[in-house]
Amino acid sequence: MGTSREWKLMKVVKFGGSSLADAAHVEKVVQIVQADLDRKVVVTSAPGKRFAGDIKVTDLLIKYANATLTGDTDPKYVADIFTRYEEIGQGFNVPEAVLADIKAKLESLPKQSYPNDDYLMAAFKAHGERLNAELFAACLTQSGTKARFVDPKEAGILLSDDPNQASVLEETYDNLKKIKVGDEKLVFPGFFGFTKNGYIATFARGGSDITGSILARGLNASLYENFTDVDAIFAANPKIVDHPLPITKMTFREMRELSYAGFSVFNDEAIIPAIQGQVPINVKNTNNPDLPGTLIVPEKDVTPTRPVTGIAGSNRFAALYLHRYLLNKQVGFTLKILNILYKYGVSYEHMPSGIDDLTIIFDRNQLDTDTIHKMCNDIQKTLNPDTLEWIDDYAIIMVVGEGMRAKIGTIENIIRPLAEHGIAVHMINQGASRISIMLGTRESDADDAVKYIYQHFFSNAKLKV
Ligand SMILES: Nc1ncnc2c1ncn2[C@@H]1O[C@H](COP(=O)(O)OP(=O)(O)O)[C@@H](O)[C@H]1O
Ligand SMILES: N[C@@H](CC(=O)OP(=O)(O)O)C(=O)O
Repeated sequence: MGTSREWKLMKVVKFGGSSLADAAHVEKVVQIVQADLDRKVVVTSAPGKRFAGDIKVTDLLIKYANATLTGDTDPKYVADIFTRYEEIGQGFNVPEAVLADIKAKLESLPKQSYPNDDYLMAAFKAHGERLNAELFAACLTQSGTKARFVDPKEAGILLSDDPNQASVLEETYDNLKKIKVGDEKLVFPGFFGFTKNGYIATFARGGSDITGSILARGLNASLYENFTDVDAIFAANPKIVDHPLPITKMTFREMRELSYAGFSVFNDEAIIPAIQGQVPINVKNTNNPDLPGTLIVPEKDVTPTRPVTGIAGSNRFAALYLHRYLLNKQVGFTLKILNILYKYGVSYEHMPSGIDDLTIIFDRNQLDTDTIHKMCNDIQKTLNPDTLEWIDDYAIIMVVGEGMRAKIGTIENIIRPLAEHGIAVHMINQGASRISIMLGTRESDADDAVKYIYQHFFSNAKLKV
């Protein structure tokens, strides 16, 4: 409590929704913030799930936004959201006015004007973190620690004009330089910022991690602590593998590849500002804060001890397979495909190719059935491939490790356990990144593929059945 000694280093500390789900968790968070004077800047998510099957406040806000868009004015939407904040606020005896203000802000959301429905959705969602940051600042104050809520508008967190998938604009970092970190704790809401036109925009889901990373870079932090509900980042998702090995240290780029391919514990885009600022990240458990957690650092600070650091799997992909003889001789084939993707506003993730074959892998979240249909028709008409197959049932497995570069035969060791268990591999991609191998499998095989590869590289592991 208080500031009996001067703070030395500056740490940005982000707490995920699971760490702020109710008053009991918020109490732990207050203690964590108070336990280290260097924890100067706090980033909050919206209250998350309290138990399996619970609904995150962000999802309640999405329901509220959708109801508003259909003209449904049932007060239950506000009531369901407000009770989450009320329970936390009452646990800390925050002044009535703080809770009344939260309720008023929730009620006024439908009355504001928005340029379009997408911006309305962004503004509703962002209030999960905004209101939680205001409330958390009040909880800290009630607990005897000076704290101030910082509005991302005041801080100059500027985002692109993509209301629900925004990216940070470079000017943000100049704006953040002007922020003075003094005696009081600064509490920032995660997940959102403002466009140059002054409208709220959010990052993609899970984006509070990105805000923490932006602040860590912009405020020149010595460490970015990311508190969640697991003791460490594990070598495989603990929902797939029983008691996976914790990773004590890993590199920025290992984390980037693993979070991209399914390690949801840390948002995949969030690594980038931390790399740009060379700020190490420490993922820790709010419920076990004395454990060391996982440290994510520059390459030069890690000496790999094993070939594989982690194995991730994700089902969020779909693929388009094209076959045409003499594809290798066709000038402009890929260009024509890219033009069609551009026409439909679709980006692709990977494009592995063979002499007569091409597979294009997409993030399925950006595609609806109508777009897929039109895009495939266009490709068929324009390029006339011998085979065109849309594969909706597509998963990517990523096996990642800095240690792979020095080890011969890793591919064989990845493929063998899959072959032994009859799992078909549709694609292997090792080309560009020398620290990862990517495999394409059917969705239904993805979890098993992760398990068997894990078992092979981390022997004696118990497997969940
Ligand atoms: N390799 C992994 N190591 C640790 N956790 C993982 C991994 N892969 C997926 N997870 C999941 O990530 C969850 C934490 O992320 P998230 O739910 O976004 O937390 P928060 O609400 O704290 O932001 C864990 O509970 C775990 O189920
Ligand atoms: N609350 C937002 C943003 C976020 O980052 O949340 P969390 O830290 O709980 O993953 C979401 O649910 O997407």
